[in-house]
Amino acid sequence: MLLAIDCGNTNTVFSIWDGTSFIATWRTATDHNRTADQYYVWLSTLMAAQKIDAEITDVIISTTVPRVVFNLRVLSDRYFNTRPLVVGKPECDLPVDVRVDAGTQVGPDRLVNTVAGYDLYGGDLIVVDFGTATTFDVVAADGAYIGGVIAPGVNLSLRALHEAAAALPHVDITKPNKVIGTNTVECMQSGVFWGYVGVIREICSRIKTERDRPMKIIATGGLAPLFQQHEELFDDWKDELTMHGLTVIHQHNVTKGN
Ligand SMILES: Nc1ncnc2c1ncn2[C@@H]1O[C@H](COP(=O)(O)OP(=O)(O)O)[C@@H](O)[C@H]1O
Ligand SMILES: CC(C)(COP(=O)(O)O)[C@@H](O)C(=O)NCCC(=O)O
Ligand SMILES: [K+]
Repeated sequence: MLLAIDCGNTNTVFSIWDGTSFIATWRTATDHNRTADQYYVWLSTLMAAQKIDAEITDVIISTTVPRVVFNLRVLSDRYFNTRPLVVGKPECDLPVDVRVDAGTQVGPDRLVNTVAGYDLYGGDLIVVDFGTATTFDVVAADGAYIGGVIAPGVNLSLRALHEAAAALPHVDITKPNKVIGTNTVECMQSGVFWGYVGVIREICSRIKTERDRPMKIIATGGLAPLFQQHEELFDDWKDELTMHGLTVIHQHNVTKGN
């Protein structure tokens, strides 16, 4: 079975893929100091608790935090006796082209989302991923990643307000019922929520104008449903989009004999 690891700047998600479906998914806070042994104790405890008797034969990793790769590689070598595929490394082939400025390092999560989006929806897509940062990945008609947009993440924006202004508390994002807040918390939530609705609309509309063609907007990440319930901002929303992309890239490399 395949162990797919999607490491973001905030959380690291582990999923086990049996070839047809994900039989388990676990999430831990990203910490580049965590050793291979620590990962394994955590993973094997959860597997035992849920009575998951999976023999991991393959590992694929996508990470936006380069420093975690070493320990995840050791995890794979030591405990699963397999060399992991690491998205973005030369030995990991992608089924799509990447058309960006020479020397640019695209976040592996964005490449994985591109592959997943193209596999599920075809080309001419905008993939919006609500992570630590909010990324907009533009996918061409042939599936190529051709660039995009990076905006500050929703929670990052709220945290920035709290950290920079003495009188602003830490608040969680929610959908305010009205725009005009009548207390500090409502005012902050309104600024970030409605501001973000504007960010999503404006960026997607400008991308479509720049590309001069109809495009589907696909969203992923835990906060996508919060924005979707406001009104139709996205054509579809898929929770496990990045994980799906990892299985597609893994299969592509198996087929190529990598
Ligand atoms: N369902 C959710 N509701 C509220 N906040 C969420 C939800 N899912 C994720 N978040 C928050 O969104 C931010 C980004 O999380 P995540 O998608 O794990 O980021 P990354 O992929 O960059 O690690 C974090 O602050 C996380 O706590
Ligand atoms: C933009 C990101 C920080 C998003 O990461 P995340 O929020 O998923 O942790 C990541 O994709 C990244 O570090 N990208 C490198 C620059 C680029 O993609 O152009
Ligand atoms: K992400």
